[in-house]
Amino acid sequence: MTGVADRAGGVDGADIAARARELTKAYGSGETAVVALDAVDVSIARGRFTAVMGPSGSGKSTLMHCLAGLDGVSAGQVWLGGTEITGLNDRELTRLRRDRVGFMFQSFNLLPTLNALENITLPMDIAGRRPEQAWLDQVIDTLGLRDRLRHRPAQLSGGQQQRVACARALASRPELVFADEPTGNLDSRAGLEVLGMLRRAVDELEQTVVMVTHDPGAAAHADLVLFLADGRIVDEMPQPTAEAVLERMKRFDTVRKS
Ligand SMILES: Nc1ncnc2c1ncn2[C@@H]1O[C@H](COP(=O)(O)OP(=O)(O)OP(=O)(O)O)[C@@H](O)[C@H]1O
Repeated sequence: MTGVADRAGGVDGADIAARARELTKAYGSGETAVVALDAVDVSIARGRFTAVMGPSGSGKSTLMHCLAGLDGVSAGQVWLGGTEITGLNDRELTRLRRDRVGFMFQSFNLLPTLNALENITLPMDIAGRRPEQAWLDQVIDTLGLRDRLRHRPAQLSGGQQQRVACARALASRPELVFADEPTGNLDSRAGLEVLGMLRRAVDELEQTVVMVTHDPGAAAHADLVLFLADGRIVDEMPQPTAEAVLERMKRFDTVRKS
């Protein structure tokens, strides 16, 4: 059988946007220790849209945070592109993230004192980079934010804040975008817009997207779904459909109830 780990080992390094080897992450110690990730081997293909699914507490967010270098690991190695990030100091890591990675989190992390446009361009401002205006306009218009650019987060709905966070993640055209439940707070139309935007980032701009989601419909927009359970990758599904993903997720429920 060709497992996830074998596939990971067999993929050409140049085609890998992020990789983990024997990645273990434990929280706490002693009797209360929780192993959130248990020796995970995974490769995220460059220029692809990968969704990560699994029951609550299975380690999805932890995997994303470790792959993005936002969280330290307990054991194992992580690479972003060809760079091993588990060996970097904080300064090197911050710079690498800033240059290569865009983030969308459930809690949008928007700065309350900045308006929408300033929030969108903040990562680039910090990096001393100018936004590419045509792309920025495209992102703003696709996400329907044109008439909200001067509003502060408190003056925006939850869905609009989510779209600002999406625009911020895509604005600098990072190689790699990590999205944690990017459609969680959106109505279905806004959710579809965000997913469409992520899809275009992959298809038209050769970006790489990794998205954690609970929604089989959202996962169906991806090229590949990785399934996590108890801190391990237990399955994967190329070219997913919402129905097939839902069926796979139901099997987790069955195992748990039995
Ligand atoms: N900072 C932390 N301290 C202690 N335990 C943590 C911490 N963060 C996560 N955990 C634990 O690690 C495990 C994996 O958590 P994680 O958030 O990665 O799961 P998840 O699959 O993203 O869950 P959900 O779908 O509910 O968001 C859980 O058991 C969780 O309680």
